[in-house]
Amino acid sequence: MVSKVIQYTTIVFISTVAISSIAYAAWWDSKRRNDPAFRKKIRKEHKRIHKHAKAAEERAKQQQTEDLKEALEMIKVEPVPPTAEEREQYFMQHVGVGEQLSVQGPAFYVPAALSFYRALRVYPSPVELIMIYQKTVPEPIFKIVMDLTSMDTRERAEGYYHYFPPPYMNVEVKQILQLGEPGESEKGPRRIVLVATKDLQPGEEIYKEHPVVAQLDMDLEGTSRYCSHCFKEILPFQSLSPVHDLLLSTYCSGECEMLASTQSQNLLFGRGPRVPDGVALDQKERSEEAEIERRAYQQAFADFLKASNWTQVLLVARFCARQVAEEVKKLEPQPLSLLERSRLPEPAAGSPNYTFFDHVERLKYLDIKPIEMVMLENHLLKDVLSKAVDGLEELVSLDKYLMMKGKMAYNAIGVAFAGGRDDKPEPKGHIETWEWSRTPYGTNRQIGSALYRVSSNLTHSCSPSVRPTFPTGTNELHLVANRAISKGEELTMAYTYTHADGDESEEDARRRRRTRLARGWRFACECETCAGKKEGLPGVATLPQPILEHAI
Ligand SMILES: C[S@@+](CC[C@H](N)C(=O)[O-])C[C@H]1O[C@@H](n2cnc3c(N)ncnc32)[C@H](O)[C@@H]1O
Repeated sequence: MVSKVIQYTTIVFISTVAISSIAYAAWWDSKRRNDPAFRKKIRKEHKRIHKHAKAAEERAKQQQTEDLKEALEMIKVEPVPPTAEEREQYFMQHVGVGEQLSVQGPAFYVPAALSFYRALRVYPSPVELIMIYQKTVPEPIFKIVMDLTSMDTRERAEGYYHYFPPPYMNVEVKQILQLGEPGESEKGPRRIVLVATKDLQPGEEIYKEHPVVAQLDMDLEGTSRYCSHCFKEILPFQSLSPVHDLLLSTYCSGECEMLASTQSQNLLFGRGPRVPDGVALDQKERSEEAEIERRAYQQAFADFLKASNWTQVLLVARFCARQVAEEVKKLEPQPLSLLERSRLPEPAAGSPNYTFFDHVERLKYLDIKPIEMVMLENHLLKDVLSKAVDGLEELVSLDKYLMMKGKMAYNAIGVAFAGGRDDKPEPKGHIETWEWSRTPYGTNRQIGSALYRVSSNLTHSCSPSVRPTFPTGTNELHLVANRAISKGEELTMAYTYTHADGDESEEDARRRRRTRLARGWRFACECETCAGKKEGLPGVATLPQPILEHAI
């Protein structure tokens, strides 16, 4: 009986609901078709719901980003195990935890991704591991790992100028609008400049810095006159010449010899172990024939350098080798104290640990054409690197090589003591293949050239406010104020010899230095002295060299 009543009431209820639903649907459909105001209201309502849903989604996304940022900060301060063995254990442990969490459902995706990210931090080839993750880790978790990676990369890139140059150097990097460019606007091309962070007196030393890489001019390399590492003048009978060095480099002290060897010389021209003993490298043992082959390629490279007298290819080679030394250091069971000291001081306490490449990444570069000679030097360098460690030639694939060489050509500064030397041989070959470095004394008076992290940002002026000096008789650069400089003022150096020589008129000197600037660095000078005198030279930086010569 009870069930019959229920049945009956249920039927009545269902029919009532069904009838009213049908009636409502019919009314709604007719309104929708015939009443434009009603249609508008529905559309508005739809939009409102959509907007709310989107805002909720955005909020959830933002919250996740905030949470990830916080987690990333925490992970970054977690110590990385010091030895290779401990790092391997740490890696295995976190991959294991990540795998376990990833099968527990969406609530565990973030902690799973954090574990995979921890493992990624200590893996020697992160790119390779990311490719493995892509194939094996569930997609939403992989996406979070990638978000963490790009967050870290972005923070390092954007935070760079926050930490660098460090405050004790009394300068900061600013970006200013480039003048004279077509379409000049707030969004136009920008020029990077160095600006004083305090008032400076004439003659005041603003900062000093060691080079990232340095190279003696080739006519001095192997002559025992200057130290191949620090450029110090060597007293007679005091030079150290390593026996197996194919470039015949010489040093002023055992320390310079050791630093040069660990930073680049051994990898490029020596016959010591390719990486220090005790560093486990996943490479097959080298046979004696392989070592003989390695020496033959080193010899070919050294012969080419001596015959060409060029140094920029060596600056690139040394830069690559320093990157290798830096990576090797991470794999060292116990970091060698000398290697430790061979690192440049880092910007400031608490800053991310910037690599050599971070410092060079932001520098502008000249467009180097892959002409025959450039292809040849690239091949010779590739051979030397690949015979040292398999796969190292990737560091100088043609694109990367052209960019790195362009950076050296644009930014290297000439090192000259007390006004420079008179005995530098005339460069050989066509003028277009000559190498230029930035120095107020002229490239023809330098003893070598070097790439500096901060000074690379100095722009040129024909009446410069600062000058690079080398008062310690080494390639340590000390920047000195030529005149009083106010806080906030842009610092400028002369990239070339600016004064009138002998019976040269002021106008001839002006044309000479503008030609030099256009040839060496491919720009038309916009400094105060030149302002208003660059008639008929718009877009000069894009013209090919012969036209450039004619135009100026
Ligand atoms: C070696 S970079 C110096 C770093 C440079 N400040 C930057 O923007 O990256 C040289 C480049 O800076 C610009 N530059 C330097 N001095 C200049 C000047 N006096 N007039 C116009 N452009 C200049 C040119 O674009 C030149 O190619």
